[in-house]
Amino acid sequence: MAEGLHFGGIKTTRSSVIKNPLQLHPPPSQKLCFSSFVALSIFLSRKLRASYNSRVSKISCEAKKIGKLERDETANVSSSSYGNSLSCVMKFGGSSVASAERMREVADLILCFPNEKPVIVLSAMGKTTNMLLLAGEKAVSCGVTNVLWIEELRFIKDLHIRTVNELEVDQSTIGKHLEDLEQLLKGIAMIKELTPRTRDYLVSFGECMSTRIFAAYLNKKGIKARQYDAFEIGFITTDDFTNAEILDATYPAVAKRLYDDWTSDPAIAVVTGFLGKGFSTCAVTTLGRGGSDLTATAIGKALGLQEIQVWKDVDGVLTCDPNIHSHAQPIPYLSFDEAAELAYCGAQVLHPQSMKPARDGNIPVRVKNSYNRNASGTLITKSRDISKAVLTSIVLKRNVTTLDIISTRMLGSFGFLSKVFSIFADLGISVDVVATSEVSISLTLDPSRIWSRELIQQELDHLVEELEKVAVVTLLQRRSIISLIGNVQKSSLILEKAFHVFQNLGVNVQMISQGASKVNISLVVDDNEAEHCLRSLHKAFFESGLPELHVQHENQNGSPPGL
Ligand SMILES: Nc1ncnc2c1ncn2[C@@H]1O[C@H](COP(=O)(O)OP(=O)(O)O)[C@@H](O)[C@H]1O
Ligand SMILES: N[C@@H](CC(=O)OP(=O)(O)O)C(=O)O
Repeated sequence: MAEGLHFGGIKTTRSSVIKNPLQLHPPPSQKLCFSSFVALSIFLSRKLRASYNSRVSKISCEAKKIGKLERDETANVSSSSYGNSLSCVMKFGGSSVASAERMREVADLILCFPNEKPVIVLSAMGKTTNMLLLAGEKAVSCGVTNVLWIEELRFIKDLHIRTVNELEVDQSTIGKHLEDLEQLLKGIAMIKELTPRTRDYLVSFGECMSTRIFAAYLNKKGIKARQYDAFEIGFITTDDFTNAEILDATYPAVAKRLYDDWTSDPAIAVVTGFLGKGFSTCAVTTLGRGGSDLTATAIGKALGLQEIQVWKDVDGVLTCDPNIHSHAQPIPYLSFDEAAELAYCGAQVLHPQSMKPARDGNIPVRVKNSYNRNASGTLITKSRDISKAVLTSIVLKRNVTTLDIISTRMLGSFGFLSKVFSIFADLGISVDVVATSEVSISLTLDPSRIWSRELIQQELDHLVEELEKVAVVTLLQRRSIISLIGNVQKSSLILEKAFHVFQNLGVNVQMISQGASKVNISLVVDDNEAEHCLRSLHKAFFESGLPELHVQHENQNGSPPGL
């Protein structure tokens, strides 16, 4: 069974649960609205304590009303003074701001657009987030007295102090943060524990420092800039530490704060990417690895800006991961659906949820290379003409676990499927690719909603134990999902070509699934064959002179957009 070929649809479980809607902590700029909201909520909770569900629906209704009022206000805002001058958001990832030299170049790049006053979103410098996580893990077991010797802490301090010195900005810009970081690591060493909540607070130092340094540098150059911590300006999220979701109240709050500040004292906003504030805990949360892309699109939507620019270290979204195959080529145009699918399938280049605000606000996203400004990049819009396109991109997700679950026929087919998925829901485990028949299911487990957390063995054992109550279960590890993103209307052509490649390589495809999104076909192969497969597939689809990638995107007037 495990080696068989399964056909099916893709199912993903990505949901957020609002745990305590009565404890919404307002951003400062919304005190009036939210205090009435909270008062109303408390009143409701007393009156309706017996009925939790009805309480939740009334509160969300009230929140929508508040949101609407604020939205109307911001609608005027973005079409008037604010919108005229602030037309885009520019996000620079860690690779773009990895050093003082890079920060100088980014500042110059911003100055290349003298008519724009962009909102800037920054990630932490270079690999700072990874370093902070490693430092935290080491602190758990190294003992308080050894914290100062943690290599990663020393690296982070050196990098930031060197950057401040080279840019000739005041050391006090980040002095307090470096002290607090040291104290935090000592605290972790003392309690010998690193909870997800502390982890989020720990990594927040990266973005808090990069934005402070950059804003100080812009000011030093005579460009008036103002630094913002996203968690202080209304980025309200669920309390799912390490992978929080942005709540709707964020959009009016952020728009109001940035707008109010801009009108009273215009300055370029430099906002921390990746961070938010949990709505019931009020603690710092993070949006999942790579979450600064999402911060940027959320700001774009909040302010109704004309364009969202995401500046990376590659010439746009590419036909495959350039680290696996050096012949990866930039994709000139993508739809939001294609880009979202690509990200969900594991392409590191974009945060999986970052397309949603852009799609909701219908704001084009441009992916550009801060190391090669003249490259056209990738323009992501609502729709593009894919009638002549076949394949857009190939994405690889490694180290995946697959499960074959065959009913013991204790339950009918309907009962079987619902029982299996309720087990996953109860254990909070996300499912990625699914192929089903009446009495069997093959699926891959998404090892993480965030990319860093592996499903630990204990969790897997427990899952299998529960499933074995209704089924025979075979667990297979070290598998890879190869996702073919493209025009699924041409699935026969894609599959014919792909299977020709697999046959030539002598590779056995273990599962195949076509997503409901109509832009993705996923194939499961052994981990150790996956990279070779990807390279061969890329050669077959993209390196044999096929013209499909260069199909022009058409805007609503039918004319291609200017780049
Ligand atoms: N399909 C792809 N297209 C472009 N880049 C990709 C793709 N798949 C993986 N990558 C990797 O993603 C990196 C860019 O994403 P990321 O590291 O998040 O950038 P940044 O930190 O600048 O925001 C590239 O350097 C590249 O190695
Ligand atoms: N610094 C965070 C957030 C982020 O978006 O980073 P980057 O833009 O460098 O991928 C991370 O490393 O996950």
